[in-house]
Amino acid sequence: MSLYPMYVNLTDKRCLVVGAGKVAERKIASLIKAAARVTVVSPTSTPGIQKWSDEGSVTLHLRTFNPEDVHKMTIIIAATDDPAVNLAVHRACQPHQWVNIADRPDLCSFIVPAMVERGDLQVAISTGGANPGLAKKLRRQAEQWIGPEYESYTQFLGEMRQQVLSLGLGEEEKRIILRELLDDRFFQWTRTGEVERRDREAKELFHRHSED
Ligand SMILES: C[C@@]1(CC(=O)O)C2=NC(=C\c3[nH]c(c(CCC(=O)O)c3CC(=O)O)Cc3[nH]c(c(CC(=O)O)c3CCC(=O)O)/C=C3\N/C(=C\2)[C@@H](CCC(=O)O)[C@]3(C)CC(=O)O)/[C@H]1CCC(=O)O
Ligand SMILES: NC(=O)c1ccc[n+]([C@@H]2O[C@H](COP(=O)([O-])OP(=O)(O)OC[C@H]3O[C@@H](n4cnc5c(N)ncnc54)[C@H](O)[C@@H]3O)[C@@H](O)[C@H]2O)c1
Repeated sequence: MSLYPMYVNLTDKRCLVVGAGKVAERKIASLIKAAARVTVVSPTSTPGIQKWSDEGSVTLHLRTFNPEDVHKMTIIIAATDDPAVNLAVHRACQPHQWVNIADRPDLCSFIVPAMVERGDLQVAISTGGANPGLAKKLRRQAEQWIGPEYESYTQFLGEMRQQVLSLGLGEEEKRIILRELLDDRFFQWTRTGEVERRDREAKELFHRHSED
């Protein structure tokens, strides 16, 4: 089956995570980063999840799952070590809810990819559940060639693009400038920290084309 890849805005969306072990901790970390409103239900918890609870980043209920816990939740993740409980979580959900059952890919209405994260640049890698270890391996390899400098490079290109769009240029000029900004020299100046040179060259590029 071919899955539809989608980046979703989870800001303030209610998300339930059932279980608070190793797998849950990984999923919760990305939900917090996405500014979701996270509730965790589990009789025991990792120290990391406990800390998030103490800081107010998640609401942690130290008890076993109850089917009513899924009410009003947009996203539900079941990551307990008890297959019967994970199945009960799936049964409690409505068809319109987005559900991830950690030990039952066949019951998931969404799965979580491996991610290379560089600020606004997010590269997702998925094997559709065929082999999550391969997704992780490729993520590690991709991190070698999509280095940390891509965070500021993406930010630079984002700001430049906004400027180009605000100049009121014709389609052809816009296209030429945007293509030129993607030339490798702007990446190299970012990588080597020559940002003044980079910004100056970008400004000159704008001038050249807006005067035409
Ligand atoms: C990518 C990543 C994202 C994340 O979790 O954040 C992720 N799994 C990761 C790691 C990982 N998972 C497992 C191992 C041990 C090696 C192995 O078994 O292969 C390792 C490696 C490790 O831990 O080192 C075991 C495992 N995983 C699933 C099952 C159930 C089953 O297959 O039946 C079992 C067997 C459990 C058992 O033993 O019973 C199921 C799923 N895991 C997925 C995602 C979804 C498919 C993603 C895809 O293929 O695209 C899916 C379907 C559902 C979901 O979880 O969304 C994350 C890497 C993050 C990173 O480091 O970059
Ligand atoms: N999808 C993935 O990426 C992936 C990867 C590895 C393992 N798994 C699966 O995920 C499961 C969880 O793995 P783990 O390493 O996090 O296990 P774990 O033992 O670290 O954590 C299990 C958690 O479930 C909680 N729990 C148990 N019964 C509960 C109940 N009735 N209600 C609520 N919480 C309950 C426990 O208190 C604990 O916090 C494994 O059994 C495995 O099948 C999935």
